Amino acid sequence: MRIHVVDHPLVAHKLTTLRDKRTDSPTFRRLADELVTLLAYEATRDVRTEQVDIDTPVTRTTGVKLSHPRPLVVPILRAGLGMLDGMVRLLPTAEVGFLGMIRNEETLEASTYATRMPEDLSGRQVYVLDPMLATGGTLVAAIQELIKRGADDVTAVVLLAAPEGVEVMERELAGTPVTVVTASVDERLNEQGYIVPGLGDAGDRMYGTAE
Ligand SMILES: O=P(O)(O)OC[C@H]1O[C@H](OP(=O)(O)OP(=O)(O)O)[C@H](O)[C@@H]1O
Ligand SMILES: O=c1cc[nH]c(=O)[nH]1
Ligand SMILES: [Mg+2]
Repeated sequence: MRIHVVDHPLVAHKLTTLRDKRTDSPTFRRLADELVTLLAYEATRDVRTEQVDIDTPVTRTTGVKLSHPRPLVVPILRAGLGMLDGMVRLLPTAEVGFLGMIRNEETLEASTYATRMPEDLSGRQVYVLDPMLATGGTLVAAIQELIKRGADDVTAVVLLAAPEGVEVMERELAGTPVTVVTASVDERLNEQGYIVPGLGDAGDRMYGTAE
């Protein structure tokens, strides 16, 4: 597994406002969307392309287009849904699959409540979207499912990661073709499994469900 922390002043700036507890849900959604677009630029650096010949108004030339089979983008519901638009804006021809997963607040174990993806992902590049990589339970289970279905290149785009979760992914996904692209690897996890300093509960902040 490879990890890539995107080091860019615009990313750091948007992330700081996202972390701020005074940021309201509409602003949180907008910033998450903008941040994904910046991370997606890095995450798609190795997206597969094929050569095409085209005619410009001046002459015939050679360029590239995204190759087939098309990349698959998989947001992990609920919070990952807030990252989908930003990603498909850069990859408009991508196919979209869905994984609904929830982490038990006490045991911190992830479970899957919805799956809508192609059965066969052989030869597909897959981009998984989830804002938070905390204990790693959710992403490890999601990526294992993608690899079981034949995905041969998986990139997870996350806004924030905890070092503990990165370690779990490195251990559980050793030897698999997985890359994690994130805006930050934070300090640690707290006793409740929240990322510190983090940004709180991403789903609640995105959808206004915090009290
Ligand atoms: O790395 P982990 O310890 O598994 O935690 C990360 C997961 O927790 C959050 O989801 P949550 O269960 O709150 O669901 P939600 O997106 O519906 O709010 C977050 O969006 C990740 O999916
Ligand atoms: O800090 C955290 C950890 C898991 N899920 C979140 O939404 N936030
Ligand atoms: Mg949540």
